[in-house]
Amino acid sequence: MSIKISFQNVTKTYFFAGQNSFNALQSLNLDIEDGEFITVVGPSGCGKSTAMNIAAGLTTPSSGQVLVDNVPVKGPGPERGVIFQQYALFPWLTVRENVEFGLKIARHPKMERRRIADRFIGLVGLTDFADALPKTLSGGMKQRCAIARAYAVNPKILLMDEPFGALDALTRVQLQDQLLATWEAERRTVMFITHDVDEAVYLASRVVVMAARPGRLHKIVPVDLPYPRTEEMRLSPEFSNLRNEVWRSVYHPATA
Ligand SMILES: Nc1ncnc2c1ncn2[C@@H]1O[C@H](COP(=O)(O)OP(=O)(O)OP(=O)(O)O)[C@@H](O)[C@H]1O
Repeated sequence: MSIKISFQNVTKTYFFAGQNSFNALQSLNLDIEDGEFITVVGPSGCGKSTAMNIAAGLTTPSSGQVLVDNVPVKGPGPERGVIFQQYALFPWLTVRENVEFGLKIARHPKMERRRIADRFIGLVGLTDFADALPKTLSGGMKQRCAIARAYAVNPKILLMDEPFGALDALTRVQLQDQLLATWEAERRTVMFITHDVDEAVYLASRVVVMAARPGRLHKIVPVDLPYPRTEEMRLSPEFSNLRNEVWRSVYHPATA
């Protein structure tokens, strides 16, 4: 397996008035393999979003670098799709037009745009709503649309910052399964931030646990459950052990 994303000694320090400074992220070293699904958990303020924003090219590190395919990240790029908690859809465009948007910018011919968009709209279960405007959709449906739009432009990497954070528990579970089904079909590399320990274990092949003050890598927990993940697995003793291990690492880092 080749390394897709490599955090190399990445530090982010914020400076404030006077001479105060704050280490949001300290010396993060992390390699993410091509096609891997990793989740990132940790207490509020431990630098999860900072790390992801640096990989997305939205924030510059104070020192160190992130490599994508061995090339240093200098800014955002089409090979990295970013999905935030707030689904940033264009309100005046339909679901299909939203999903087609990036393809239009990339000058894909009309028929091809439609074919690609309809495929991903189908994968996220929105076929019946392809002509609907975002304001007529529920939060979960909007987020499905945002995922379809991110996938449609074929980014090799998906950076997802608490994408299901605003959703109710049932929708969340459904979207986790849909995301995994799409990931298994496409095998993009995924870095997924969450506060939900169950979600972190259910989705990932490795859970990256971070600690705060300063923000840093605390522990990596491998998840040796096979894919596809199933509802039954959530109830298994193996899942429960992993969840407990991640939970202890997040909330009692001194002892786990
Ligand atoms: N632009 C900024 N200026 C100053 N401090 C910042 C800035 N952005 C983030 N920080 C600080 O850096 C630290 C890490 O923030 P970050 O958003 O990466 O944490 P997080 O782990 O994603 O938190 P949460 O889980 O609450 O979203 C926080 O203490 C935050 O206050």
